[in-house]
Amino acid sequence: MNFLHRNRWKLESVDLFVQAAVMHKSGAGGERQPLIHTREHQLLFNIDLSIKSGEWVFIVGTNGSGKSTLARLLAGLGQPRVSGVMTSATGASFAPLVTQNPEAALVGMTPEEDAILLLEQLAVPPEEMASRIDAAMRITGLTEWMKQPIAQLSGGQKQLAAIAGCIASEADALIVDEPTAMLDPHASTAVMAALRELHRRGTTIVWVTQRLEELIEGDRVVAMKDGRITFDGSTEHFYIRSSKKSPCEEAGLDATYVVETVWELQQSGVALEPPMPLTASSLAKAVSSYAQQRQPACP
Ligand SMILES: Nc1ncnc2c1ncn2[C@@H]1O[C@H](COP(=O)(O)OP(=O)(O)OP(=O)(O)O)[C@@H](O)[C@H]1O
Repeated sequence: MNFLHRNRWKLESVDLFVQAAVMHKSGAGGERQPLIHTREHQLLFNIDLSIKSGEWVFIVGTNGSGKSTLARLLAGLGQPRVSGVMTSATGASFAPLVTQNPEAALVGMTPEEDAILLLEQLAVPPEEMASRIDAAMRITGLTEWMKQPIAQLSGGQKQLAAIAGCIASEADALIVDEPTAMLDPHASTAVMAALRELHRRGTTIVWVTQRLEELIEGDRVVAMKDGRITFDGSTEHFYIRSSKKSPCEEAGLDATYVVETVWELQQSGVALEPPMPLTASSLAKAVSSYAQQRQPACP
C-alpha cells in the first residue's frame, strides 16, 4: 500500500504527562529522611505536528527541550498520559527507534544474527529473511561485516547494524535519536548516507539532533523549547532573521559556522543571493556572484 503524501503521524493539541519521582525530607523529631512520592509532570505542551509519509523531518532543540520525549511518543514507547489527538496512517507498520547507544538495542552476536532475531520477532517468513538482510547490509555498507561479532565493530558500525535491522524490518518509518552523537565525522557521514538512501526509497525519517551541520537545504526542521514546538519550516527559514532573532536563536541553539558568517556579512550590508546559503560551497558561490554583480561592466 502506498502511503505517500498521507499523514504518517498527525498530532493535534497533544499534551504529555509522566509520573515523576519527587524527593522530599521529613523532619519529625529532627531526623532527616528522604521520602519519595510521585507527581504528575507535564513534558510536552500543545504539540501540533503532521508528518507526511515519505517525509524527512529533523527535530532540534537544546538539552531537555523535549526532543526524545516527542520521538518516544511517535515510536509508541513508554506509557505516558497523553491528551489531545494523535493518529497514525491506517495500516502503517511500527516505527523503530534507534538511539545514540546502539548497544542497548542490539541483541544478536553479529549484525546478521541481530537482524534475524528482529525479523523472527516480526514473524517474517524464513524464506524472505536472507534477501531482506542482504539488502539492508548493502544499504548500510555492512555486507563485509555482517558476520563479525558485534563486540569487534566500531561505534559507527554498531549504529549502522542497529539501522540495518530496522531497514530489514521494512518499517515504513524510522525514528533516530541523536544517532551520530558519539560518532566521528566519517562514521556520522556513513550513518547519514545510509538513512538518506532509505529515505530516497520512500521511508519516513524522523531524525533528532543537536548537530545543526546535519541540516541541508530543503530539509524540514521542527525546533523545540521547554516542551513546545517553536518552529516548523525549512532549514533556510530556520536561520532567517526576519524579526530580531532567527528561529534557531529563539530555540537557544548556536548556528553553524557558515550561517554565522552569512549573518556577519548581512550586518556589513552584503546582501547575498540566495539569502541563506547553508554550505561552505554555496556560500562561496553566493559571495563570488555578489562580487561579480558589483564589478563595473567592461567598456
Ligand atoms: N520519565 C520522565 N520523568 C520525569 N521527567 C522526565 C522524564 N523523561 C524526561 N523527563 C524530563 O523531560 C524533559 C525533556 O526530556 P527529553 O529527554 O525529552 O529532552 P531532550 O530534548 O531529548 O534532551 P537531550 O538533548 O538532553 O537528550 C527533561 O527536563 C527531562 O528531565
